[in-house]
Amino acid sequence: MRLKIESMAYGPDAVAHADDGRAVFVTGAVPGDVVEAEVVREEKRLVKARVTAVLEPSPDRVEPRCPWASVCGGCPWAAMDYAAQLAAKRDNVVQSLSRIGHLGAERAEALVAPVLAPGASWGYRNKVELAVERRRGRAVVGMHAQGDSGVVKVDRCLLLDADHEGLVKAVSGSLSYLANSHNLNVERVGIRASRRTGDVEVALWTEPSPFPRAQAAKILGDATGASSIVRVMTKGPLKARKLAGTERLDGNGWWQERILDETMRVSAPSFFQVNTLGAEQLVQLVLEALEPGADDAAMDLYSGAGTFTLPLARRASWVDAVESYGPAVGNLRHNLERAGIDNADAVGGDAGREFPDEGADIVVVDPPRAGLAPDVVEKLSTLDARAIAYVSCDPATLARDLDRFEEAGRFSPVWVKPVDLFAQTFHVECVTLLRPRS
Ligand SMILES: C[S@@+](CC[C@H](N)C(=O)[O-])C[C@H]1O[C@@H](n2cnc3c(N)ncnc32)[C@H](O)[C@@H]1O
Repeated sequence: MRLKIESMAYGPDAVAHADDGRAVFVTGAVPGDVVEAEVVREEKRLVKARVTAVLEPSPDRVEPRCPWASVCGGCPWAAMDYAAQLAAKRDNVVQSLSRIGHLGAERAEALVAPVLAPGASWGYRNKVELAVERRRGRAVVGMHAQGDSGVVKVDRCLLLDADHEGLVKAVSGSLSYLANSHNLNVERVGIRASRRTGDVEVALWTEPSPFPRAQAAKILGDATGASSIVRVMTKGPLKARKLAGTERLDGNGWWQERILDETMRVSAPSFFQVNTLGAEQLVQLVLEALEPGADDAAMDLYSGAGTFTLPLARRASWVDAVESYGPAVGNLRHNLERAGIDNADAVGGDAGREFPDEGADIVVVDPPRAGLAPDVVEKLSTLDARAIAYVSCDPATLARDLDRFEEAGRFSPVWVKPVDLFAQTFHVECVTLLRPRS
């Protein structure tokens, strides 16, 4: 079918409309393109299609910098000019707030700022994850292919900091070699690399089965010069994998990054923003939103290893931080102690169940993609706080939660500032300032 592409979905695909009015989600297209596309799947209300020929290229179509962009699933928006990516991300945030958040188009337009782009649109990541697949008895280590169709072998990932691009080849070569003589059972590999601290960590995610520890440490160590090589063991069904333990194979057993003036230690299974400059921008926006003062009590829910806890503790009188993931709580406690900060309490547990009783003047929340649990919105809505900074990585759940805040009747959004931490992809981070209704 011939299609004129209209916009980008909140996902890898572009959107057009078929002659019968159905939305068509098109892989490989850019808004403004006229394309010939073949149908991949048809449903009652939508069609999935794939570009077979670009008949008239959009002015926003570019040649992706990465030679694997058309097959690798890591950069689904790489054929789109970067300014157009930023505009499309803002549109997606506005649409979510308007439709899911029930704020209406006019209010959503007024709330959402242009997308901030801290740093370069390639080479911005401090972390990549490699997938592992067994093919005809051999281990293939690479990136997830487009449409989750297996693994693509790549020599480097251009999203990774340029000084560390070569790590991808070094790790995949080492693991393929090791897999010839050992049953590794490696499911995926995390590589974290910091230009600022020089730390490089290779984390092998495996089942808790017999493992050639010494050989893996030696071969990976020689090939990568990593400062830390660890094995993260998980068990249970694929979708609900549980951490069974982490073991140090060589080096430190942890990785460090510097954010603004703080050095953050992070263990392999703990969350840490993959874009260091982007994380700094988030901290600055949270501080701008909350304006912490020396007499303020602060709350940091979903605190991770302390990206917001440390800067808040430097400025406020007290911070209650809550984080449910054990390894991240350990990192947070270490980071606070190393920084000499004693005016923060790191509580391990669910943000709703461990919701601090004392209340707070200022609050930051940074939940995972699922957003805030309803009980957390309820509890926040009883607070006598002057500002809440909501850091979100999913515009849809952000919009849902803003709707819940509106319903609770105490806090309303004042501004929403999207930040691009994930160039070449559809993902977008947002910092939202909520204040009590006047
Ligand atoms: C998006 S990360 C943010 C971490 C941190 N603020 C940062 O910037 O690095 C979300 C964090 O919430 C934690 N988390 C997930 N569910 C939680 C819950 N129910 N209660 C508390 N923390 C939770 C995760 O382990 C993760 O560390």
